[in-house]
Amino acid sequence: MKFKSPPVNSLSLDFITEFCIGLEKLENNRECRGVIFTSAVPNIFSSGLDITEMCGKSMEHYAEFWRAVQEMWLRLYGSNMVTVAAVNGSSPAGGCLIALTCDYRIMVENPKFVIGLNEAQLGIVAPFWFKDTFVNTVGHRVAERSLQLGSLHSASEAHRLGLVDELVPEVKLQEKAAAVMAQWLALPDHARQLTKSMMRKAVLDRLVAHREEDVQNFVNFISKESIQKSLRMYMEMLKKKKR
Ligand SMILES: CCCCCCCCCCCC/C=C/CC(=O)SCCNC(=O)CCNC(=O)[C@H](O)C(C)(C)COP(=O)(O)OP(=O)(O)OC[C@H]1O[C@@H](n2cnc3c(N)ncnc32)[C@H](O)[C@@H]1OP(=O)(O)O
Repeated sequence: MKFKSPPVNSLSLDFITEFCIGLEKLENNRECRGVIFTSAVPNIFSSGLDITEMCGKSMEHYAEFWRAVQEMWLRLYGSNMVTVAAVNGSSPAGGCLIALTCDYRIMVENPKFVIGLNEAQLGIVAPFWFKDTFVNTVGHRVAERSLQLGSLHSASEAHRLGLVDELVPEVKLQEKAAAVMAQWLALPDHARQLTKSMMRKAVLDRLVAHREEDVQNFVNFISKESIQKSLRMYMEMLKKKKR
């Protein structure tokens, strides 16, 4: 699955809806046992949640958007397929979350590409299920420091921390992703799927059990004037950076 929503593959409501439909089709296709996620936009895997969906909109819109974000995560983290992220560009926040929900992450070894959960830098808080997914990948200590600082890690640092599993030159990315997929698909599906489910169940169940509460927390949090102000300033900063 190739993300192609220029300029930065931000995860808008439309993007997420299309993503979920695409994933469901693949999940229901018995001939499809694995998916490689990558980007068709140069230098960017995904810039994370579309900030304009969280800024200056109605409470109803925030709730609809957050339910879609939850749905994307539940489907991807709970997928029966083998999922490989071929990270060919920067991947902050929600973009990093997509990579973290996969079974394996390969990143291009470009010192300009960054990845991480940088929510704290925007004055927002990564929700518990972002945090849980991060902890399950890198362990508690690394996740705690990285989340509190809202760190965006270079590709080599991300590899050192275990946030990505492998680094490759750009030209080798697709070949490597295909080789990893072949290795994972060589096992019987049922054994791998039950093992994956066992490893992820507690974290998935936690969101399912608290889904509406999580929506309300998000809506209350994001609609606070102080948070709206932080997001507006952040968007301004992104625009100024270009001038
Ligand atoms: C007990 C308490 C409980 C509390 C519970 C609270 C629960 C609430 C939780 C709330 C959590 C919400 C979670 C959010 C997760 C996210 O994903 S937030 C998004 C974070 N993303 C970022 O920080 C990335 C920002 N973008 C960049 O850093 C850069 O754009 C880039 C590195 C990705 C690319 O750089 P470059 O190639 O130089 O492009 P730009 O010129 O910067 O951007 C082009 C264009 O795109 C716009 N843009 C970039 N990112 C986004 C985005 N994420 N959303 C919307 N728009 C984006 C950028 O403004 C430019 O627009 P213009 O061309 O200027 O119009």
